[in-house]
Amino acid sequence: MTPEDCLNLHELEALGRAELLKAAHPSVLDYYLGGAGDERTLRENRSAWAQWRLRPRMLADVSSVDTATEVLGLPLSSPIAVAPSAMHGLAHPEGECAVAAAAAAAGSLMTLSTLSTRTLEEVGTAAGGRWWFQLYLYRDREVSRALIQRAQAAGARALVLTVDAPVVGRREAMLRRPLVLPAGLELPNVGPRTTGQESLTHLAYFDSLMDMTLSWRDLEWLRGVTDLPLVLKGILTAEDAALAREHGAHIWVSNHGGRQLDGAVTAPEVLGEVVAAAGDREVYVDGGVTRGGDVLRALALGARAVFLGRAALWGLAAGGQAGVARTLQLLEEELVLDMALCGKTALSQLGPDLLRRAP
Ligand SMILES: Cc1cc2nc3c(=O)[nH]c(=O)nc-3n(C[C@H](O)[C@H](O)[C@H](O)COP(=O)(O)O)c2cc1C
Ligand SMILES: CCCCCCC(=O)C(=O)O
Repeated sequence: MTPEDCLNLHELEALGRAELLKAAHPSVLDYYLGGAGDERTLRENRSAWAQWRLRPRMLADVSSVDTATEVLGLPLSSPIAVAPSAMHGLAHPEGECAVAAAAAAAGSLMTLSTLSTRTLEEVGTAAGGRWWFQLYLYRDREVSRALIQRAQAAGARALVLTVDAPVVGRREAMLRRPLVLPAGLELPNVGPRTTGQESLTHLAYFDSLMDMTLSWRDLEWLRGVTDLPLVLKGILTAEDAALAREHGAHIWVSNHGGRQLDGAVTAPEVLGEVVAAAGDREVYVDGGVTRGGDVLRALALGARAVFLGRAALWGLAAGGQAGVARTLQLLEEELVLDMALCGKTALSQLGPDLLRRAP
């Protein structure tokens, strides 16, 4: 079976998981799949989009459906993009470069994790300007400053500060079977000490580098380092959305794929309140997206773009760049189909009137 044979993201996940089990230590699958605590949020993320039912309109001439949009001034062919996830080299030898190339070829964009296995410059080249850099802020600000400046020089279009991980969530699958990194896997943005197998057990070493004191005040420091647009990833309330707006940041609604605070609200529950509080700031979303209908619901709730976490990883494991390309293609095709069936021909026509909460 190849990615081309897969008819939907569930089949791509099955293929990606099978390939990963053949090629990598079983702890890698635990790492990719796992959530925090009892994994309630992880499970709820998958079903949460269905709480919104669709109110289709008829007789709308849907002979041509356009999914083009713009994020932070960058034109996208599709509102479906790639979220940051750590260590793509565990899934495929080309790692983040394969994901960046697939996203760029689709006219989309990828977000590169601080915990990448390829350098900022390599990814910048593969992405052709279609990428954002995700930052975990280090205690050692000079290390963070250098990374941000290198990302900007390599063509990153925005800085995404992850705000929901001042500490790593309690991921029990990883406590039972600690992540084993293959010899030679590099984490160029973390430093040479993390290339040994033990040093990343439970992500403890990385955790120890992170700045737990991170607060709204630090946004001023970031503003002094870069003039890139700033996106705060991990916002889940109207209160924090309002603060993000006051600080001039854009907003990424996310519960980190259920990997941080177990019991946290899901994106479809809170997207409406966040959008209302965001004013003129752009709002993005991730979590549990597996169907074009999920994307449609997110856009109707006011998100400007929808990001894929695990789905992109399964595509990568299933077939490298071709697997990620197939993931993006299938979801885009489903989005176009659902838009047509709802009587919509452009993203600007999607709004809350398309939705009704399921009883
Ligand atoms: C294996 C894995 C690694 C991740 N690494 C990062 C990361 O380095 N930085 C970050 O901000 N989010 C990270 N995330 C969270 C994703 O960006 C995203 O919020 C989440 O996966 C969305 O949920 P989904 O997997 O259901 O699509 C990671 C998620 C997974 C599954
Ligand atoms: C201090 C947070 C470390 C998390 C590393 C990568 C990540 O975000 C994940 O979900 O895994």
